[in-house]
Amino acid sequence: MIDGTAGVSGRRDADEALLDNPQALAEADPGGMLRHTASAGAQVRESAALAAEANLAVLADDGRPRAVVIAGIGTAGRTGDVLATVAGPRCPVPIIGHRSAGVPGWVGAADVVIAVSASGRSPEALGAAEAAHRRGARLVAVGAPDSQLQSIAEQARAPFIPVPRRAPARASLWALTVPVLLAARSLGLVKVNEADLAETAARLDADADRCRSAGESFVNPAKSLALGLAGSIPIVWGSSPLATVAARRFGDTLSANARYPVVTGALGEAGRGRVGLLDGVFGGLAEGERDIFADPAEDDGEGTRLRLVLLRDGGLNAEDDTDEPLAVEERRADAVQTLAERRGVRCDVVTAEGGSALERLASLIAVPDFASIYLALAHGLDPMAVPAITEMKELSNQ
Ligand SMILES: O=P(O)(O)OC[C@H]1O[C@@H](O)[C@@H](O)[C@@H](O)[C@@H]1O
Repeated sequence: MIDGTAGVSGRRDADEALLDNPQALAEADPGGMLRHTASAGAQVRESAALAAEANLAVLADDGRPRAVVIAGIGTAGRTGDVLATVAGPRCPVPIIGHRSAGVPGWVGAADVVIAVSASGRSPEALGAAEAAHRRGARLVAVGAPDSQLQSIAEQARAPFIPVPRRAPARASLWALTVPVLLAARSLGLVKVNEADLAETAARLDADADRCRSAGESFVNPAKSLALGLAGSIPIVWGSSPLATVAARRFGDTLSANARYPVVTGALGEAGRGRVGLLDGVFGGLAEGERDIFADPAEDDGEGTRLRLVLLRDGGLNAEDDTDEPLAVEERRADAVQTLAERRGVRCDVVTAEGGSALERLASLIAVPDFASIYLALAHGLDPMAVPAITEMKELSNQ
């Protein structure tokens, strides 16, 4: 173990054996990030029940809004990306994520603002909720019960969906996302139905089971993904807009849990620029020089190389749910795999499964979520405690 600065200790090289020792894994995860992450399916069911108790139907009273703004930061902000992709390119109303305090200047009485904050106290969500109320926009708030966000929603007589707190916020993605989707459903903007929610929850349960700490690395997809990424610079590209939301989420969890630098994005966009990474010193150039007989224990870090994770949508979505023909997305995904292979850059592929957009998204998020935690644990890092985030809050007085 290295005792680093600022009270963080960890291991330079990932301890593979630790991942096959459930006892050691439990000790390395005192806050229970694995357990919190395994509650994703339960979060979907619980949030759907809590949303059913809130009076979301009032949202529809004033008809279809001009625009929907999802205000929040970090994981809360990601819920806006999920809504936008589940609503799809045919959504008649713009869905806009807003990640700073307040709301965009054009927001007014014709619009809906959904303010989201797991703690119920991020300045971004609170500022947006207050601004929405002041400007006469319809407001919905999602977050911790008995929080400042709840009081603002009450003052504004706006629906509030309480999301029980699970520290940290990134372990609450599903609890925060479902109320946002159901608020949008009340507005007639998404088609998510009860069966979609039930199937998504079941998918998350099944993936949590496949990724459980007792499952050995060779049968546990999250452990093998984590071990493949160990020591690399991950690049995570999504083959479709939906898969790109999952890619960005993996960027969040790899950074915050495992503290890995990571490049994420849409493959379509990457294909016109960032794909050049595969040719560089961390990509094809490094692989060309690699001595395949060298002892990996003597690797002094100079051999750091890229590892590509390709999240593929699998071409399962209905043709009218996409903004690009499925065949184009599929060809591009095949192409980048060929490119990686030609350069010796290793590539993991996760392919979406399931019928609805929400379930497919869940199938691309679940295994990577666990992988980020196993990667943290293999490096001796507590995936829950991130001193840098706490220090940022203290130093910037937030
Ligand atoms: O969801 P709330 O509580 O507003 O937090 C928003 C974000 O705040 C940051 O400081 C981190 O803690 C993130 O993990 C979190 O997603």
